[in-house]
Amino acid sequence: MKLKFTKMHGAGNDFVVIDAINQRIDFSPEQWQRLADRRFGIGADQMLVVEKPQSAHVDFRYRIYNADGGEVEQCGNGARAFVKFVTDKGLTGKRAIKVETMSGVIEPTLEADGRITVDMGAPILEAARVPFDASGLQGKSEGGDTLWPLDINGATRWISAVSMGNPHAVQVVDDAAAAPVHIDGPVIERHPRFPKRVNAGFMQIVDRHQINLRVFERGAGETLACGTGACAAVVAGIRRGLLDSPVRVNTRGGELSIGWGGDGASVMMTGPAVVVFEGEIEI
Ligand SMILES: N[C@@H](CCC[C@H](N)C(=O)O)C(=O)O
Repeated sequence: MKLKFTKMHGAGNDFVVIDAINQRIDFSPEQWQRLADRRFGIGADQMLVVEKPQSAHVDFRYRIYNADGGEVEQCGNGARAFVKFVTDKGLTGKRAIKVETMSGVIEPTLEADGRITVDMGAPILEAARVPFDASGLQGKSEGGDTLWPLDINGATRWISAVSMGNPHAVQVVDDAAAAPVHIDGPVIERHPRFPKRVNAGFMQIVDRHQINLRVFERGAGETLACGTGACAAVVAGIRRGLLDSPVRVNTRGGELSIGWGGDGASVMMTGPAVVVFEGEIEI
């Protein structure tokens, strides 16, 4: 079949966005991998699928596939691309929409300056629900957070376990640019204490309102930005007493702004969404 798609990015985290309201989509993990392949396909960190909602009170259903072909619960940068896509394609006339994901409803809003703000919902901080297996581990308290020791390549790394619908392990590093993202990232991603694998964040505190962040993403490797990773890092930094809201998150692909009012509050993420090109591919 010939598949129509739009190539987009949010701060350099790139996506193939597919309208599955007007096209029939039923791909195997191998077909998703092929679309994501940067040599044999289009190339993307994630594929985003726009579907009709399954319940009455929302506007769309948003499905997310990592470059490795696995379907996942949430994608923050993708949520902004999703809004731009449904708006540009005339699939909605609303500026604020409700979108159902595998991990609940998120509420993105198109701002007057073209940026998009997404209410990402409240973070999940209970280890078992991240999910993170903390059994038998001795955590240490820092501010209002509990840090967990992980043995990574022979060193102990202290991480915060946070879910933004999808799982994140966030650690503080002195210098994000020099952090061993490609050496430790794959080991953290598949650490046995994270039964669903995990996205590994390396956060450098610049000041109380600014961080530099790199994320080795589950199922995609290091990306130029990770929206949920930015939310999880800011939540961890605020809980540890290192940051105050709002926080500017500098990623290798651009900048995001993250606001969080503390436990129980929604995380608000603002950033760009850009169309790169439109195309058609035989799949
Ligand atoms: N790039 C994303 C996150 C995509 C999913 C992630 N790799 C996972 O497996 O949970 C973002 O912007 O949040």
